Amino acid sequence: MDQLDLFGNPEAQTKTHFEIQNGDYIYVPDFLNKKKADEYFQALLDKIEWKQESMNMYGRQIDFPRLTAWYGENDKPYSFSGITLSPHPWSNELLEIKNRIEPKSGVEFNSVLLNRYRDGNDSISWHTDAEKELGQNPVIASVNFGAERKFQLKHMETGEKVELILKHGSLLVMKGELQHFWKHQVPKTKKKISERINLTFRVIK
Ligand SMILES: O=C(O)CCC(=O)C(=O)O
Ligand SMILES: [Fe+2]
Repeated sequence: MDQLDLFGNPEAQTKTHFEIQNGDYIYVPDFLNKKKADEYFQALLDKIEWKQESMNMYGRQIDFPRLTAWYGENDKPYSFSGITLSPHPWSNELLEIKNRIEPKSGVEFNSVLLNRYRDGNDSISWHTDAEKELGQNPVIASVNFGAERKFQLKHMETGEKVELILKHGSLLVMKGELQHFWKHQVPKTKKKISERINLTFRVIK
């Protein structure tokens, strides 16, 4: 449905709020102007303490296909995919971005997970962001820098798919029941592409 709107409806350019079955999301392609987005991208590449995390699978350590970092004010450790992260304190850039996205998201975030996809071989596979610490109907705000990547949603009962291309400087807010009914992923691509950084702001209870 949203795909049809994008091509058939002249208002599509200004439409930012999308209601799908069992969830809704906001997508603002030009949330940050190019100059600001470039500045943040460079600062995040240079200053974030990126880590190669790995996970134990059948007795072997397997590297995640991306670099990660965890920042925020909450010192409760956060667990996902079998690893536990303790947050670094907010950096100036992260606080600035957080302040810019909160009015549009309608919540105050206390942490952010950062993912760095070095090339098309890096990815994140089907999952939900529905960990216990995030509570019922979590609001997750995702900010994107660098290379454009496909972001896919799949309804867990009907199999329906929605696909977005997340642009440099864009904001995606996932909300409502979405995390309880839809999985999402950023698939690998064979295209020769440069780096991408994604920030997902969250509220840890
Ligand atoms: O890179 C993205 O756009 C998504 C990242 C994500 O789903 C996550 O960190 O949970
Ligand atoms: Fe996610």
